[in-house]
Amino acid sequence: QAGNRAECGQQRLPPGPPRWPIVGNLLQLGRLPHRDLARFCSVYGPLVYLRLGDVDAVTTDDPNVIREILLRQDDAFASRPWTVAAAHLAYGCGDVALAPMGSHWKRMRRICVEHLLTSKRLESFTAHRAEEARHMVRDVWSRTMAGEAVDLRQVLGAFSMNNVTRMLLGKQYFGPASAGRREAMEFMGITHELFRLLGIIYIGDYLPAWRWIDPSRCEKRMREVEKKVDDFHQKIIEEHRKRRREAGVEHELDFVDVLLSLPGEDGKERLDDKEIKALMQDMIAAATDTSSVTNEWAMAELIRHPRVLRKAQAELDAVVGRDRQVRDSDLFRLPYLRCVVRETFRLHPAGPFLIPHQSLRPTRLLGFSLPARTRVFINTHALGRNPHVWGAGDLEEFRPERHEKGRGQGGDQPREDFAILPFGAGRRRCPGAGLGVVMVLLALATLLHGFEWAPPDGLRPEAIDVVEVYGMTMPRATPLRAVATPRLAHLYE
Ligand code: HEM
Repeated sequence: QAGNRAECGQQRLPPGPPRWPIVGNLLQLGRLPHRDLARFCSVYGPLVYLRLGDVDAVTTDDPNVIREILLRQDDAFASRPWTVAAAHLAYGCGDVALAPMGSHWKRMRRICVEHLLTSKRLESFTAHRAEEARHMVRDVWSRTMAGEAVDLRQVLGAFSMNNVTRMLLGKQYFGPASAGRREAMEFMGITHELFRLLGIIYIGDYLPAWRWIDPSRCEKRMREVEKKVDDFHQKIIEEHRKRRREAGVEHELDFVDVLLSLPGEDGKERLDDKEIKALMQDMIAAATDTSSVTNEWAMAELIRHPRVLRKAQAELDAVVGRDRQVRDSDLFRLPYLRCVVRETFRLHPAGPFLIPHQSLRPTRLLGFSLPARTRVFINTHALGRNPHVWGAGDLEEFRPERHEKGRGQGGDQPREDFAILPFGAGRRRCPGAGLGVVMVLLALATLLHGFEWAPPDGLRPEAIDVVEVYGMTMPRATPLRAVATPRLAHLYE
């Protein structure tokens, strides 16, 4: 790194907070680092330099700077940093999401885009999604009949997990044809732990000497999760191989079947098991938590704002009617619900930062010089609260109307895509955005169409809190509970 910095000579780094010897700015990051970095941007400007132990880093919450990084200089900033968590939990950075820029990443990403996430393949799972929506309605209804408040984290988690595992693994983990409740809970638990470990700011990444001491036993935990996850994936691969031997390819093909049939690199007949497991891991991790976290936030905001809830329900009644359930094909005719989702992405992006990017070479940005391997934290949580973009007046207010064309502009910049970045941009943009949006809209539309929603325990709507916890994804600090009352009981039996 010292060599890098010399290459930049005495040229200017972007401004940033004063730093300590050795640790740099590490000790200035608390339990909610996205809020600390947002504070630095409001003090030092749109591009802030930080020294995190041995690592050069910048952060931004400004659409123009983000456009420069993700579009104009995409070729320079499209790599990912090596981290201890990625090495243990993403098959040595051998997946898509955490792989450095290079031929391996290109090949793995192409497999996802060309074989797994094509619109034809997503369409072929429409019937499964409809079945999962019906199953979710019955689940909520039975809890309501039992007089219980509904734990929406559980309900939405099961919906996402089932949709994703049916597409990927050909298994439904919750509900009637479930692969076993114990296995399901274990699987959910591992996925949450994986995300927690991938998200933490681990001191060993910034001060490598600390890695060998591992004071909080973090790396030990990563190794344990690595083993559990690997056993889980290997078992799934073996089950698929057995099924292919016994049934040929007669049955419906899930993602793992597709991966097992693809040729490998350099003339190899098939992909390696390690490559298949890295891809399975990415798809499961990237698709489940992101959509269920988004949905839980959306439901929390809707219950806090009964006016918005009623308006979204009126739109559903007008478009879908009250004699059938919502279908995939309705989702594109619900402009207000789409504004609700956009507003949720603004205030509660699935992750507080995009997955960290890293520069491949020394670069110039806004007239400043950045060394090679500078880590880039794009703060989407702060972008959605940037007063220069959204106006200072009602930033924290959940108001979907601000996304309606020609309304509620506020702020001193015209509204454009870089004002909300739920899926990133440029060559590292989320390849699952289409599927993600469908899963989010379908779950929300189904819950709002089917039930009235109110806070539990006689709370007032505004008493529902919006406190987040930090991680690679950013869920509510406490699971959301709510009281559901059937609106369309004649459809549930
Ligand atoms: C609401 C749902 C989702 C949200 C909010 C979301 C968001 C994101 C974000 C912010 C990134 C990082 C972009 C960057 O670093 O610039 C990302 C990357 C990624 N997402 Fe998603 N995602 C969602 C659903 C999905 C789904 C359903 C899949 C696949 C089944 C998926 C697969 C991926 C992969 C593989 C990457 C890594 C791309 C790369 O590094 O080249 N995501 N996603």
